[in-house]
Amino acid sequence: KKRGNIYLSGAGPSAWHEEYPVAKGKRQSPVDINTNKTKFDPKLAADPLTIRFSDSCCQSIVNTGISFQVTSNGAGCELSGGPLDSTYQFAQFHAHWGAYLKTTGSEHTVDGVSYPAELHLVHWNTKYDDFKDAVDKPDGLAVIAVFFKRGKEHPGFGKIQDLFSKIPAKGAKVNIDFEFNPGLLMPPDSENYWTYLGSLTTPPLYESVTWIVMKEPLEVSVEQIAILRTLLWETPNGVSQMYNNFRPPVPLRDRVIRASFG
Ligand SMILES: O=C(O)Cc1ccc(OCc2ccccc2)cc1
Ligand SMILES: [Zn+2]
Repeated sequence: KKRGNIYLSGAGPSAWHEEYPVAKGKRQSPVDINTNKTKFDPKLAADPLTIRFSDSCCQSIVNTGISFQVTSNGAGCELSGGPLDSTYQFAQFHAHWGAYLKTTGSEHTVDGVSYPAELHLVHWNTKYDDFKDAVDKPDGLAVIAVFFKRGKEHPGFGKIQDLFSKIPAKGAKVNIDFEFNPGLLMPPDSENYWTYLGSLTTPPLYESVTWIVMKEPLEVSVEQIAILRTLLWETPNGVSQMYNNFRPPVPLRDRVIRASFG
């Protein structure tokens, strides 16, 4: 059993290209969002992004060994419009975060600035049979990224965090037997976003993601950011607290990040 995890084994993200050459590809993620170089696209406002979530779509939460993951059957949870030419169905959400007393943690950055954590709501293109079929296609996935910032407590996210103690190790999974609408995790204003073509930010790093990065962060309490680190993962020195499970930004290459706002 390979000790450690993809962020801590070897040189971490900077070594992923050895096993996954696409790590140095033309549409990798995350990236820095340089707001001086984004381009307002009125078409994004003309055909607004439609985000639909339901109360009954979140079924279970699992410790994936690199994050928590709330898995959904996607019932009533669909994404369309904006940059998307198809209907995408919600599959799961997870997050990435940093270390105690550090300012890093998010994957995308804005003008070089990190947030303490970043939530990813993963959707797959229903033109394909299922998630597994979609996951490696150029238009296969759409991921909504929501930055977390320290502020007032977010009771909704707290309900999910209350389950962390039940999934102490990689592979541990429990059912979610209460209603949880992932729409609770959208920032107050979800009209303003950036979008660009990118990839999974974890191996196998498939270049299959249309990223939709919300401009407005979601407020959670400083304690809630700390609770993320109470999840556990394997390290070369044994089981310890999970943190710094983020890939730093990679070169934008020949891409323009579009904005839905002027
Ligand atoms: O990069 C992100 O955080 C979005 C993301 C999207 C999908 C994803 O799936 C992992 C996966 C890859 C291949 C097969 C099964 C599952 C992993 C991450
Ligand atoms: Zn992610």
